[in-house]
Amino acid sequence: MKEMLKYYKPYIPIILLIIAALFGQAMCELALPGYMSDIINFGIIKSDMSYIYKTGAIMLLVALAVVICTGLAGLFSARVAAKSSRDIRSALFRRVTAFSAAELERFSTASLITRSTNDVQMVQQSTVMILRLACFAPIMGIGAVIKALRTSVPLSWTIALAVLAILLIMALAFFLVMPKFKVLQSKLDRINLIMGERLSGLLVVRAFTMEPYEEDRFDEANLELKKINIFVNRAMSFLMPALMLVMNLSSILIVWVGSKLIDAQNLLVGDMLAFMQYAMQIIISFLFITMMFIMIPRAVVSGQRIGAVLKVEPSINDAPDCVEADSPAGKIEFRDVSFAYPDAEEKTLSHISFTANPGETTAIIGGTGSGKSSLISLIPRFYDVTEGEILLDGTDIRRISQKSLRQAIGYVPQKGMLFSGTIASNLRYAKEDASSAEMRDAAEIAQAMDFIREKPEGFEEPVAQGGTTVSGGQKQRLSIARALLKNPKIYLFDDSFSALDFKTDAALRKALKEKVGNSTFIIVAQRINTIMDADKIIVLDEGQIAGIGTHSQLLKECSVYREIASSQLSEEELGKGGLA
Ligand SMILES: Nc1ncnc2c1ncn2[C@@H]1O[C@H](COP(=O)(O)OP(=O)(O)OP(=O)(O)O)[C@@H](O)[C@H]1O
Repeated sequence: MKEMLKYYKPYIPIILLIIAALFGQAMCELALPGYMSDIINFGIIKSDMSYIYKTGAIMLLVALAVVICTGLAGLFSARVAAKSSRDIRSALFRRVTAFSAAELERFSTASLITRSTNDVQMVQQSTVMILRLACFAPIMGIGAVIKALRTSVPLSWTIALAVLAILLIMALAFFLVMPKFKVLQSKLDRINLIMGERLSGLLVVRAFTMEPYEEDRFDEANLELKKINIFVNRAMSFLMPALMLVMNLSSILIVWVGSKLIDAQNLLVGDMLAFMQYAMQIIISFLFITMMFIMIPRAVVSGQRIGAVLKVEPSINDAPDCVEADSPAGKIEFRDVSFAYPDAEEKTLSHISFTANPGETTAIIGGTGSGKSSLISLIPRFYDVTEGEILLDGTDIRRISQKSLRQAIGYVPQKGMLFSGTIASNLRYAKEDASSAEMRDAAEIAQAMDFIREKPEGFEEPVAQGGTTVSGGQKQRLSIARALLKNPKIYLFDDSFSALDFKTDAALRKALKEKVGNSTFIIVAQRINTIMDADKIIVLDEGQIAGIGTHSQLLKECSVYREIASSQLSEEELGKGGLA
């Protein structure tokens, strides 16, 4: 909760204003029954019209003050709640964006979305309530008790009785409903999870005609949420009538006891009516206080869920003495690198050592799951090495600022990722102020210009969320063009040519060599054709290096490579490589 409280600090002056307004509201409300009692006792009973007018006018002014104070308190508390929620949402977004892959895996995406939306909204609603009631209810409650006791001591037991009844009812509601609030939020997580997963995998669901199964799964989660919601709402809808009953019964009790006191000339009629209003004010204050006891734990549940995210420090940070990698040459060196995913028992990569030089292409090949993508993801520090070190121009990348390290890298992920917008907006993701000529050049090298030209709107062609309106190969080419626009020193291609036909693959590699040939290229590939011209090929097998060399060297010396090659190349091609 401490994480959350700091978001309210900037608003302390406004909170103080709210407290002042609420104090004014409570004082004015407490004064009203006294004036009413005076009007009855000294105006109506004594038929003194000028007293009635005078006191009535004062009452009107006091009532006006109540309206002003209530309005101000409402306005300010809504402002504080909305602004603090905005700050919390921004902090959540910033924190989640700074998370490394390891932290992201700890929270599900669905849960992060619920926490940033529903939980923040919950906290916002509770903030308004708490800001308004936490001050107002105690001031009004204590003030009304003092005033009621001053008006009539013999009647005071009726209030005690009513308060006791209210506390009992609220305690019952508290114990019945509270545990459900926690479950409610986690059920919402589940709904978001199923919804998100199904929507992104809709085509697979359809292809396997699993709609009924998915509907059942969703219905199950939905039904659970409905059950809890109904339970909570039932309990809450029972609460209001029960409380109204207590209030009405206590009014009757006051009239009954009060009339006997009036009869015995121990109480004035006006005082009895004023007492009744004080009793209502006391009961309402207790009602507010107990309502807060219900609201606060609910807000605490949401606050804790938000705090749990804010509390997590990203595991990959800039070292305090980090240096900037300004205009690096681009030499990447792995020195005895081993890597295990967080919480994984076994290492994914063991004792990897190699150097990737500028102006050279270093290719990584190996069977599925051999650790190729893991290896490449260590270079931009998506994960940190577990043992050993990776050097950029001789400096450990953990000592280079993440920004300048990533600035030096053009990363093209295995799954081309585009954002909603246009082709141009996606390319400019790499360089905000890229000119049309620069974009054309990059698209030309990435072999994307042909299909962009065919689009009715060219670079301004809309791209749907996730790039669903372009083909897999086009997505890969646009991802490559995006990386090219950045003009980095190091290119990391994680199986980025897999969706390209052989001709485009070859043309792209040729253009890359011609235009940006002095950069460092690290290419992960499944296809031998893509990498057989590479200056250095690293063969990975179960996270270990099975061989390093050129195509022809590896054909002779590395059995794993030979196996991959012979499954993909013809005898003639193998012969050319020097095997036959
Ligand atoms: N985020 C992760 N957490 C835990 N283990 C992972 C994670 N990502 C990958 N792995 C495991 O690490 C191993 C290597 O995976 P990696 O994706 O690097 O292989 P790859 O050689 O790129 O495979 P492919 O060619 O199929 O893409 C696999 O056994 C995989 O299950």
